[in-house]
Amino acid sequence: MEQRFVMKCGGSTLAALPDSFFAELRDLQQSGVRPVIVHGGGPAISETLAKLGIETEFVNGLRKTSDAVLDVVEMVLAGRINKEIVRRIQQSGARALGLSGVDGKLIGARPVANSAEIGFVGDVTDVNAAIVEGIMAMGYIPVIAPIGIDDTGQRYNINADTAAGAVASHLGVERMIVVTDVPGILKTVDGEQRVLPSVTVADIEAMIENGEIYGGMIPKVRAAIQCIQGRVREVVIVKGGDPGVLRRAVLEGGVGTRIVQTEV
Ligand SMILES: Nc1ncnc2c1ncn2[C@@H]1O[C@H](COP(=O)(O)OP(=O)(O)O)[C@@H](O)[C@H]1O
Ligand SMILES: CC(=O)N[C@@H](CCC(=O)OP(=O)(O)O)C(=O)O
Repeated sequence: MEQRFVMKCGGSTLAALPDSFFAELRDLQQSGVRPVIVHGGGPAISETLAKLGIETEFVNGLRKTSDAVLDVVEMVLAGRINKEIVRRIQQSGARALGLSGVDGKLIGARPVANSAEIGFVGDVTDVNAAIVEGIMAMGYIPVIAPIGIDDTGQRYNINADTAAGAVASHLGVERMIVVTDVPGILKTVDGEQRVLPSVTVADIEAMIENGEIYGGMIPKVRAAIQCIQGRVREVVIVKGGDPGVLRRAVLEGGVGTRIVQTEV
């Protein structure tokens, strides 16, 4: 079976991704690997909200999303950021097609449990895998903005790590690659900060408990745990700007932090 992977590109690193990153993506696609991209854009959303004078606040890593904030989230993610990624992929010589989870009801969503407190933030209920597979079959790289929709037509802001994990699970891809601004999960050992080559679910739970994993890393590892409890074999967290990182993560290994069911 052909190799497919979902790649989550975090807003922390998008602007800094070099052309060589997109060239690697193109080369992988030309070698027969099928990538699917789900992207974030948290910093760009915050920047636009600030310009518009709309206050923004995070509760446990999720943005409080009023109707006014939701308009900006959709404008920035499904508009500016999504098209920027599509353009960069196209400039590399590969083909890309951008859409948000609203298009074709690609990402079904429902309000999160604490929606009374944080507003229109969604959990994923369903992913229309046939659309993603159809786009790949046409030779395009799907580029997905993490907005969800329910049966009434209500939109939801979905954390990009959560959305990427759900897309990976529903497609049943072999691997999810999380591209961010750190070279993996870091841990201080003997006073020195190191990248952990691999971690299990038990390691992660312990590191969240003792505060070694915090902030933006928490939704990544939570999404990873959900994924590997299904058909996804491994999740790899890598830094976007490092040369050769994508090729190594997909084809060779030995880069970033691998999150696996049990230590191998
Ligand atoms: N143990 C850890 N190892 C590495 N990074 C961590 C860890 N715990 C928390 N972090 C934080 O997670 C951040 C990545 O998450 P985030 O800023 O949300 O990125 P993105 O925009 O790519 O989703 C890192 O920059 C770092 O500050
Ligand atoms: C509910 C929620 O918090 N949604 C995120 C969606 C973007 C995102 O997750 O972007 P990064 O991957 O760059 O963090 C937000 O509004 O910022």
